[in-house]
Amino acid sequence: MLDIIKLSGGYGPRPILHDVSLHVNEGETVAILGANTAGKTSIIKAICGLLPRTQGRMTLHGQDLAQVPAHRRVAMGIACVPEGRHVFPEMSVYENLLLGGYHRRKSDLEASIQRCYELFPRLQERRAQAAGTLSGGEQQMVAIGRALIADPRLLLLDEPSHGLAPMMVDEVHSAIMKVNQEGIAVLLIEQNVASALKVVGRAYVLESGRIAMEGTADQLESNDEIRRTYLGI
Ligand SMILES: Nc1ncnc2c1ncn2[C@@H]1O[C@H](COP(=O)(O)OP(=O)(O)OP(=O)(O)O)[C@@H](O)[C@H]1O
Repeated sequence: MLDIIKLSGGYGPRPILHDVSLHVNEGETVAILGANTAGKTSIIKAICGLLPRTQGRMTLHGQDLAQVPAHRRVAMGIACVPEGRHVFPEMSVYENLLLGGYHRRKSDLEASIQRCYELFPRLQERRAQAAGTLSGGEQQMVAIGRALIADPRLLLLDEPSHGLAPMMVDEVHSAIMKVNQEGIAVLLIEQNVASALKVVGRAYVLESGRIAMEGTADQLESNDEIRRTYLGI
């Protein structure tokens, strides 16, 4: 579904990403793993059309994304849950969710919001509450819910477990698996390698803006270098 071939780019003349090639198949769950500043968020930004400089080829369902602006990529089926959640604190949970569907027909939105409440019943209980007053984990649910209201085929998640208590991490990861069971492909960025490998089928390891390794979750979990460097085993 998503094909990235030899993507290089960054924010100025000095590239951050170097010849990154990766793909996500329809309905797959894939992770990009790597240390701080490896360039994981920059890949997500490139996919969303928000990385200022890019070279290489990127296609979604075979369609070249080079000339497609960020807002049209959402309509094509790419939705992003950004690092740090970025909910609108003074707006209610319901209003935050609605924002995710700005490009959709009003008549389709209520059904999507109901689906989101089924996934996160706590959001239904708190639908009228200002999003800024929710716990970190609940705000993460709003951010994921808002992306789902866009009705994506590919969901990009940038460190959804960052700063959450372990129980919340499990809840967010099980929600990601449920989303995937509905047929939505997931590209997940995580620093928590051990828990990410429990959620995804495949992963890429990014080092200094280059893909250093790739494989199935099982292959990576049993790789000595991964165990030493990322799993501390
Ligand atoms: N807006 C920006 N302008 C200039 N440089 C940037 C910008 N955003 C990120 N960078 C640089 O790009 C490099 C990669 O950052 P990126 O956020 O993609 O890494 P990351 O792997 O997601 O890191 P982290 O896990 O810390 O979020 C870093 O050296 C960072 O300083």
